Amino acid sequence: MPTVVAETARAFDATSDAIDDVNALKGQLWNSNSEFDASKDKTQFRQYEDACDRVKNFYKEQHEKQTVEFNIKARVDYKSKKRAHMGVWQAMEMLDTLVDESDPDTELSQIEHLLQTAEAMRRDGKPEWMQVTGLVHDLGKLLFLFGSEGQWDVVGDTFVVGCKFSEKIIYPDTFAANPDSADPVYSSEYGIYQPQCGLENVMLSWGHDEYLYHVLKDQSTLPEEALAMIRYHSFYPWHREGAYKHLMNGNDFKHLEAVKAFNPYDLYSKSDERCDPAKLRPYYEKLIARFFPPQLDW
Ligand SMILES: O[C@H]1[C@H](O)[C@@H](O)[C@H](O)[C@@H](O)[C@H]1O
Ligand SMILES: [Fe+2]
Ligand SMILES: [Fe+2]
Repeated sequence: MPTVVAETARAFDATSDAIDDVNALKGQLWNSNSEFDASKDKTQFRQYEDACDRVKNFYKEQHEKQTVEFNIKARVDYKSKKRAHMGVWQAMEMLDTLVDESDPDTELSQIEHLLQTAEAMRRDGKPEWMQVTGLVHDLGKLLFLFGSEGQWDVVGDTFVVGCKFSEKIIYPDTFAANPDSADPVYSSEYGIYQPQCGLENVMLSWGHDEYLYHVLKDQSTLPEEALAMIRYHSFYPWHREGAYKHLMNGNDFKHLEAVKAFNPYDLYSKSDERCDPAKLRPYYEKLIARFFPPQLDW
């Protein structure tokens, strides 16, 4: 073997040994960690008035910057770029470095949040397609590693842009600083939309939901309900607060049921016992193989 190749091969072996060591250590940590807050009841989640400055500052910035103009640009950018080519588990590992600034309820890594969501569904006997939807639902946060402007265009609750900002969105006063609030069309009840036009025809603020929906709609065999769960899971003003009825069509009422069924697993599993990715991986790799190709374009 030529020396350069032999050296590279040795370096590669050494690196993968080191990765195995780190994973083994992580496994021990996960096994020994039992400080989860099982006592947290449902009223203690999403307490935005009492949230820390990190969360408040996040939404202040997001609500100022998510304009129609930005949203059109983000969609053009999405279509004109190739970001990565990799499998689902690899994407989960890649996302693991992100700590979500918008989330008042967990500081766990994203891989753990994804596993907690899927595991809670599995415990309740939910179908495989739903478990795998829980497993991938936040992978859109990879946008943050693919050149987003910040976290404000990746995470957090979503809302409609192009018409009046709903009072049902958290921190509604912060929209005063969004230039669209001063636009006569964008600030009107229907804005650029028609009554009952259907949510698929409105622009939801750009972020991980919309991005992942576009990535998966042509690269998975997930059913329509699963794609709705992904696309609308952060749309709390709609699925929790009942806003935007005037833009919904018949299909959206069906989707609303699906998203409502998904939500408790996403939200309340945040206080569940921690998950060990290495232990759970074989089970989920099997599910992944049923619904996704080995590698996807992200
Ligand atoms: O802070 C969270 C987090 O970013 C979630 O991934 C998102 O789905 C929620 O809507 C949001 O409240
Ligand atoms: Fe999310
Ligand atoms: Fe989530």
